[in-house]
Amino acid sequence: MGTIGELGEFGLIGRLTRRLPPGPAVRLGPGDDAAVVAAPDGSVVATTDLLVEGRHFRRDWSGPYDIGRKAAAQNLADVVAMGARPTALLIGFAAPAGTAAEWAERLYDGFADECAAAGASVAGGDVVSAPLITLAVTALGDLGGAAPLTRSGARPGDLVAVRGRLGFASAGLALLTEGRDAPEELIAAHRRPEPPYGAGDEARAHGATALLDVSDGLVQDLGHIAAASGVRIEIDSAAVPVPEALGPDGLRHALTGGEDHAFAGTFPGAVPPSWSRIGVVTAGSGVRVDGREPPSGAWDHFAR
Ligand SMILES: Nc1ncnc2c1ncn2[C@@H]1O[C@H](COP(=O)(O)OP(=O)(O)O)[C@@H](O)[C@H]1O
Ligand SMILES: Cc1ncc(C[n+]2csc(CCOP(=O)(O)OP(=O)(O)O)c2C)c(N)n1
Ligand SMILES: [Mg+2]
Ligand SMILES: [Mg+2]
Ligand SMILES: [Mg+2]
Repeated sequence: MGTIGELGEFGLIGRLTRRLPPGPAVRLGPGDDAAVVAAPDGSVVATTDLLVEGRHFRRDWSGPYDIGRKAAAQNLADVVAMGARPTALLIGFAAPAGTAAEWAERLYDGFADECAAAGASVAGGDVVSAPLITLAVTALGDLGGAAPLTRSGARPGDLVAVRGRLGFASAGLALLTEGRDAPEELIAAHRRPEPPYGAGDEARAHGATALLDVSDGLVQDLGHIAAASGVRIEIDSAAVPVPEALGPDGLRHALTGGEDHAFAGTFPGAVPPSWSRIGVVTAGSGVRVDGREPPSGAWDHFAR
């Protein structure tokens, strides 16, 4: 039957979730940035992203405070990507017994500060010992009675727009990997994303038809909107914001680099102020950049 490595990240998710029966309280199940679960007086948005030492961060590249902020941000961004307001985080924290207590405390300062930036707080968690530091974070959110902004509502004629940085974390990671002297701005972006948490409200106020956070790479993540909505997304590379600071490979980083947790959405009319319009939705399937097959290179946990 082969290995999960042969299936790849999304092949594996497909094989696993196919085995799950629908739940009576699950209004929106696997497939979007977060689930929506019925609650006595409305619903709760819920999402979980796991971070593992050596895969998502290295302790020689990032300090505990930034790792806490990053782990929180990655999860809070998935709540905002549903058009919801983050409310609470639950944190599973696994670490070797030899970890300095102060390291763990600084990690939690990072969690607390990132939650505060998004209007949420930490509601609980769990601790276990493990050979590698592992952070299993669950974020909850509130839709305030509104419908979620899913990945499946994009329609031909909509405009595609992004809010937040693209390519920064990827450029910073490349520099760290190569061991080169790097601009502090890019290294800082790898260590700590800064998702623009107001983007969910902005998108909703402008009638967004689809929304997600860019965690694996713009092209790959827009591919999820294209697939879920049954449309094609056409990107104009000249419209993608690529600041000089990203260096000579800037466009590649912006198109394929993840972990900045920018927000990408589709809009039936004008895009919100401070968003960049980067393309259009058409009939068809997949993502095109300047009319061509886009560059590959987005993140897949099992493809490397
Ligand atoms: N192990 C799993 N079991 C069930 N559902 C999963 C699992 N892993 C991922 N999913 C679901 O697949 C979808 C895509 O996950 P993912 O790519 O991690 O989303 P995101 O990039 O927004 O964090 C999500 O709806 C998520 O809940
Ligand atoms: C040490 C190290 N190596 C590689 C990376 C790059 N990296 C790790 S996970 C990831 C993609 C996003 O993480 P994922 O767990 O897929 O989050 P999700 O898409 O589920 O939100 C990237 C680009 C990193 N951040 N740190
Ligand atoms: Mg997401
Ligand atoms: Mg995830
Ligand atoms: Mg995520």
